[in-house]
Amino acid sequence: MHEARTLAGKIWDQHVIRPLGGHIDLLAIDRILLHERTGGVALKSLDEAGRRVAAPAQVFATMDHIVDTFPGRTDDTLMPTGRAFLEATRDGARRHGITLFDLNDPGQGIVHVISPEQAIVLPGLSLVCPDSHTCTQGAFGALAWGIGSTEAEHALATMAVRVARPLDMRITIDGVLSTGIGAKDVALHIIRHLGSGGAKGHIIEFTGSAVRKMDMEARMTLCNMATELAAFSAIIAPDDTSFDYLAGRAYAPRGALWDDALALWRTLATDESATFAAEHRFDAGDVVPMITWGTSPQQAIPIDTRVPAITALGPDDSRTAYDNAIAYMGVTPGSDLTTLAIDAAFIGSCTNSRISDLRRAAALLKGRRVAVGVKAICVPGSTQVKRAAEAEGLDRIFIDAGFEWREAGCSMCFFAGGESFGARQRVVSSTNRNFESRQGPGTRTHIASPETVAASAVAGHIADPRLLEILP
Ligand SMILES: CC(C)[C@H](C(=O)O)[C@@H](O)C(=O)O
Ligand code: SF4
Repeated sequence: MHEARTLAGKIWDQHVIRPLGGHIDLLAIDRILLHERTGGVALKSLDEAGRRVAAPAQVFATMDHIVDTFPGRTDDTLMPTGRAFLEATRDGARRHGITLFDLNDPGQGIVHVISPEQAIVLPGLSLVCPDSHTCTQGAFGALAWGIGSTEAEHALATMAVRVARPLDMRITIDGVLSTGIGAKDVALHIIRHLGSGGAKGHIIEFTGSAVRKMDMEARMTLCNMATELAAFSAIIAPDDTSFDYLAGRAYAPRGALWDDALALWRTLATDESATFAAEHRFDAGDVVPMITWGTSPQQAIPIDTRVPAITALGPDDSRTAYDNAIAYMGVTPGSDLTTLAIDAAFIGSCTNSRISDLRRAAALLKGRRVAVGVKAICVPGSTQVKRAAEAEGLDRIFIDAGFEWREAGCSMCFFAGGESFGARQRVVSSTNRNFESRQGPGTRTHIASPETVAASAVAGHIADPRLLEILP
């Protein structure tokens, strides 16, 4: 009789080439994803070391981080040295025979958005990318995690990485989400409770009836935010929702191969008696629209409550971190965030830029206008998402409401040395990080769901999307 194991543990064991002592294993890698910010660097140093990419058919690259998102974009970037990253990635991809989704390729987009939409990630695979939100792809039951550029160079040359085995954590979310509450709110609710270091060294398996009910896009949003808990990664056992999503996509197996894959994928689950190093439970019914008031994702509150006083510090908050966050964000302890006027609204990023995110925001924006003085931007996560949105008229809804409608990419999720919202500008953003200057020097970021971003854009102040009907 085998010892009961977790899903992550099983996939891990299947990929061990050799234990290296301690908790370190040499793991076989099935897919490597690259983007021009870190991938270009890895390819360049690989060349300088005279090494070759071992399995180019299993490596995919895209342009997302530095490429600009203005309509009619070219290789020119707002970041002064940006073009060199694009060129290094393009040259490296060509030299090594790697599939590249370049600027005008219909497959281009944010790396964690395009991989699932083309079924590059599949259940049971190991996948790495030199990017911290690679855990997004664990939503498909893959072992997917972020690595550094140097490790990526090694992975490209060997299809293997040395990695310390993470501990297992299970987060069970049962119950039913209220209308208008989504995976982003759930993620912020969890981070608020566990703290931004709450899953350090762990791979989180998300499970429970609320997770099973989520579509793949919501599951990706949930897994994406595991980085903000400092997790090694996140994973969700694949089920019919996952298989239906993957079927027929560009790199999904076909015919008899699909049937074989499916039979294997159906075995990918945690054994009933497996144990986890840590366990947490949440009730979906407790989740309301969440928004961050500070400079860490754990500094999140239900939108209908007040900025906490110093006496209500979160798990990883020090007095200094609290004071700095209050000062940087220009908020007052005990105040109601929904009284704060905003300067900008941003919908995009690997957290919330998929078609369902855009649909939910558009449903609130339809027939409404962004408040005067608010700069509102929507950046689809991929060219495919953008085209799908245009085919169903979502672009018109965004544009008619006063949003800019951009090309796909990371855009203002982070400040790539070019476009910025400006110092002390208050932004409600569907992204995942809110540390100081994340969206540009001095910019104040409030993270929330796409619905909350849309409602706030219309109201001109931070707004609870449940109350949109009664706003002036
Ligand atoms: C630039 C890249 C390495 C970085 C990451 O790893 O996460 C970026 O995607 C981010 O979100 O900060
Ligand atoms: S969208 Fe933002 S968080 Fe996601 S990969 Fe790009 S920069 Fe990182």
